[in-house]
Amino acid sequence: MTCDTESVWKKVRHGTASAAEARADEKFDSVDRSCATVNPTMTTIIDGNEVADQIQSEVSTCVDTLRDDGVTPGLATVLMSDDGASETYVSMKQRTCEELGIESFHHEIDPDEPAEVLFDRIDELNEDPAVHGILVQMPVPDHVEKRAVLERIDPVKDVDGFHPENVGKLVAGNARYKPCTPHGVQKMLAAYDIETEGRDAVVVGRSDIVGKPMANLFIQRDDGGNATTTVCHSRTDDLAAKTREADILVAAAGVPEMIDGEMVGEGATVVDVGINRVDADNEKGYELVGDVDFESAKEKASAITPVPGGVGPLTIAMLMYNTVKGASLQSGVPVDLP
Ligand SMILES: NC(=O)C1=CN([C@@H]2O[C@H](COP(=O)(O)OP(=O)(O)OC[C@H]3O[C@@H](n4cnc5c(N)ncnc54)[C@H](OP(=O)(O)O)[C@@H]3O)[C@@H](O)[C@H]2O)C=CC1
Ligand SMILES: Nc1nc(=O)c2c([nH]1)NC[C@@H]1CN(c3ccc(C(=O)N[C@@H](CCC(=O)O)C(=O)O)cc3)C=[N+]21
Repeated sequence: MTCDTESVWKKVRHGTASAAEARADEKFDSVDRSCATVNPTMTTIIDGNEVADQIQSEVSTCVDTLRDDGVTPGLATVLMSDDGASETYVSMKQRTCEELGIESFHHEIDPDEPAEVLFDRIDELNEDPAVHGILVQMPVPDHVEKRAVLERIDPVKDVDGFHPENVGKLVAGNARYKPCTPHGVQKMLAAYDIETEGRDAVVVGRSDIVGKPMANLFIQRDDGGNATTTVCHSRTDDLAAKTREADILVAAAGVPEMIDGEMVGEGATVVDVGINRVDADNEKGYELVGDVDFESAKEKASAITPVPGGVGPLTIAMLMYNTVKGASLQSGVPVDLP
């Protein structure tokens, strides 16, 4: 079956028409709404692993450039937690480092130790010339002040981009390290030719690591920015009314499957940042679900990211990207990052 909607929604995906324009399109109203339900394949399922692989292969070329000049990029990860999910993420980061030829230095600190032990370790890593990037896995224990941890890291080695100096540079439009998850979302949209300029972006969540930097990137006068951006949170009144208006909807609330099809406008791009472990009757005893109810949202969306295999792999790819950028900045050896 051929479907005229394809061309309309392709325009939406590529940003040459907004979802509202497509909805108003006469052809869509008369022919294609039925088409949309009959032909669910028109929704693009964004493949985060594929985009991450592409970025990592480009980052790997930059690693070779640095190594040719005698510089081996190094990333230090610090884990002060017994949480299983955190352990998984940190080991994924180490594995990707290995694949790309980035040296990884892993440090574990007992979560019962006083904050000073972590601060001392950060001080050592700040001084270590083999370490170009430092990542302290969040969350840290309650007795350790998160803000103090972020401020302790040398901003030039802060590959998460969470230090206030780096936040300031990002907001000012002069980013040093773009935070990995929102930067990954930008790269993912670009890879699928999904335009942000002039479109309505709605971000659900205002955390320092995802929601706020995502909104900041969307409003920059830059590629991947120039979107009109709304930031929602737990005090937002009538959330569904806001999310339905989105051309690009980013869910980062940490609430399993809270965004369902009813909250998604026809033709929107839905980016699910959420990674939630929920109990399941399988070997692991849990499964991963996003903040989006994938099945119902997919019926409305023109493009959607899955969990797993969506934003997560991009977060790791952009951490590698920032580590290589750090190695280049600290060594003075130029690299051609994508
Ligand atoms: N894919 C990836 O690479 C990554 C995934 N994540 C995942 O993304 C999710 C969000 O993480 P993070 O930003 O650190 O989470 P936080 O818990 O720090 O922030 C959650 C945000 O969502 C808002 N929120 C919570 N409940 C609701 C609700 N019912 N309606 C509207 N807004 C709500 C909160 O509002 P308020 O401020 O008012 O409390 C807060 O701003 C988690 O599932 C996390 O695991 C995180 C990092 C990377
Ligand atoms: N300082 C700091 N920086 C972070 O970037 C940071 C952090 N702390 N704390 C926790 C969150 C979470 N996070 C993820 C990264 C990759 C996946 C990822 O690759 N997920 C895979 C699946 C993983 C699995 O199987 O469990 C996927 O979505 O396909 C998920 C989550 C980084 N975070």
